[in-house]
Amino acid sequence: MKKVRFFGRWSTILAIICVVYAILVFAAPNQYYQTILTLVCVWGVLGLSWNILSGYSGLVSFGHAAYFGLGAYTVVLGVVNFGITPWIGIPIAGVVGAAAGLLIGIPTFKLRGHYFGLSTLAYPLALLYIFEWLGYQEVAMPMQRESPIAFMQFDDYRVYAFIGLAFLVVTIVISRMIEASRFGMSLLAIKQNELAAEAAGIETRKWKLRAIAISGAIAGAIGGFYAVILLVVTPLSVFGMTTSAQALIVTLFGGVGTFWGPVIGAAILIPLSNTLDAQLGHIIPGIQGVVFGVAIVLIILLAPEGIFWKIRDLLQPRRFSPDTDTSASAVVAMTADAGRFPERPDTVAGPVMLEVRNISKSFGGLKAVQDVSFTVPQGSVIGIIGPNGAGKTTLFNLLNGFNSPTGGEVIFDGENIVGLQPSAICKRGIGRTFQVVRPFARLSILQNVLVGAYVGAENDEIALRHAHEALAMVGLDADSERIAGGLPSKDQRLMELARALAGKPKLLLLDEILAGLGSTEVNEVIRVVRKLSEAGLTIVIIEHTMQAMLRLADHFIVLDHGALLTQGRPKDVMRQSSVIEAYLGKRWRERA
Ligand SMILES: Nc1ncnc2c1ncn2[C@@H]1O[C@H](COP(=O)(O)OP(=O)(O)OP(=O)(O)O)[C@@H](O)[C@H]1O
Repeated sequence: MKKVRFFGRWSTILAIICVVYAILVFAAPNQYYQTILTLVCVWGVLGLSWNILSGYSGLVSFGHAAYFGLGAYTVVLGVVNFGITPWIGIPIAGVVGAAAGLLIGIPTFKLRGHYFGLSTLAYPLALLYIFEWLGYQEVAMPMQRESPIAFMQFDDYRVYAFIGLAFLVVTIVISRMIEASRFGMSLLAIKQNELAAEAAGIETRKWKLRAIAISGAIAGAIGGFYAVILLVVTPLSVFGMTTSAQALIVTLFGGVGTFWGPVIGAAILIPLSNTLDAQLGHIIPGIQGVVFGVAIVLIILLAPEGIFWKIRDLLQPRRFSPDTDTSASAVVAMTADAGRFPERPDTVAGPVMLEVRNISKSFGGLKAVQDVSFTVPQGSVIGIIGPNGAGKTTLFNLLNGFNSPTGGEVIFDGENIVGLQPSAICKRGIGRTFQVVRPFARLSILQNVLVGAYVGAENDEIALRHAHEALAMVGLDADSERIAGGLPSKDQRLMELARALAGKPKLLLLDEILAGLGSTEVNEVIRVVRKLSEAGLTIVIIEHTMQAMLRLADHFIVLDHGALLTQGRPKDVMRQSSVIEAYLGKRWRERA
């Protein structure tokens, strides 16, 4: 089994970067260039902090200046008012940044997409005015002539450069630990499809709060260090829009979603903008802003994902292995199998696993599900049928917690699960797939399935084992490294099924898993589902294709206009005139 190696090529590259940086520091002719090297680390660290929240989870923050500025003021006011050395002030600034992250995250995570990003703009702006109003327009770091080292005041500017490097290395290691763990994988899943991540058992809110706390802590600490270099802190210099923009731009330029991105971005843009400012600043005031503006335009035009990804794609183009099921022999073999499925046995009568009691859901005046009750015995395959708009998917959404019912109860394993989060319901053993597949498109098949495995695994190694087992069950193990976004429909459906299976569910909800598949592919997926059922898994399935449903389910539940029309053995149900009428209209009932 392939294990994720923590130390590898990346640590060698990091060591090389440190050596090159040290050579540059010693080669730098004066304090000015040593300070530029220090600033590369400062903005690299702030970019990394932004990347931990926004790069991995996709929740774009325009407000990282809030944590940075709070950190800077914590350190400078600590020295001025309480004589606290920055050696202690900087860790305190980290704690302040983490607390600010949580305070901002708790209300702001209620918003999604652009609304989240826009709302983050408000925080540094508000803090800027608050600090001005408090009279902290210009707070200078007092000179400590007696104990300069205790107050981080060095004559040799190379010391600052190396402290900056230490910050950068620690932040890269933290980022790498996040990337290589379930934390990073959960954030990536949230970025690509938050609802699917939640349904796969990822506690999305918990991970987002952890990310913003860590991100805020790093931004606060590096803001504190910036105050030490800057010597004078003003609201505009730390809470200003350019601070947040600089963190964002170095990351976008270097590459989002990888810890190398902010390092590359800062290493290029910071020396460039500072040197141009020194050379041309008197002729073109604000040239630094121009550099960042041009950088963003160039990156949008030439490498929208950033330099890192562009170079990586040039060095190792993303490969897609050919479809496994399109060869003529495979098609012939599958066709030969068609129609060989025996009929399901009579209704399974095991102990009740799920009991739905009088459940209802209204959207405004529309009663999408009305007073529906049924039970799901352990080991059974229950088919939910009904015409378009009958309320089938809404019923699934009520079972897995996407929607909360307007009335009724859902008893799973003796517990009423109404009101629980989808991730909590998944944790209790209900897995699901979606009518419209929700892959994590940029992740590999294995990573997609791994995201679903965390919920039922104590550690990452067990999760990896569960993911491989699930892939083997659906027959995708050989393709596990393929990227999900380019897969044909059948493989996407099977991958989603594997993702649900990897969490070791007791009950599986399959929402139109055969939709959009050709007849040979339908047979293959049916075979997989039947194998799962024979292995003892309890399944509830929504499906429009009646032929497939007859092969799969041992009990039918028929919905019409949100209400339970009838239920029973498939053959009996299919003979009922009310069912024929609901499906095909009155004309057909008369003919039947
Ligand atoms: N979030 C929502 N807001 C408002 N109305 C909704 C919402 N979700 C579903 N509905 C409505 O509820 C009714 C039932 O929809 P649902 O998707 O559950 O039906 P379905 O049986 O799964 O249909 P199909 O077979 O076409 O997928 C439909 O009239 C639909 O328009």
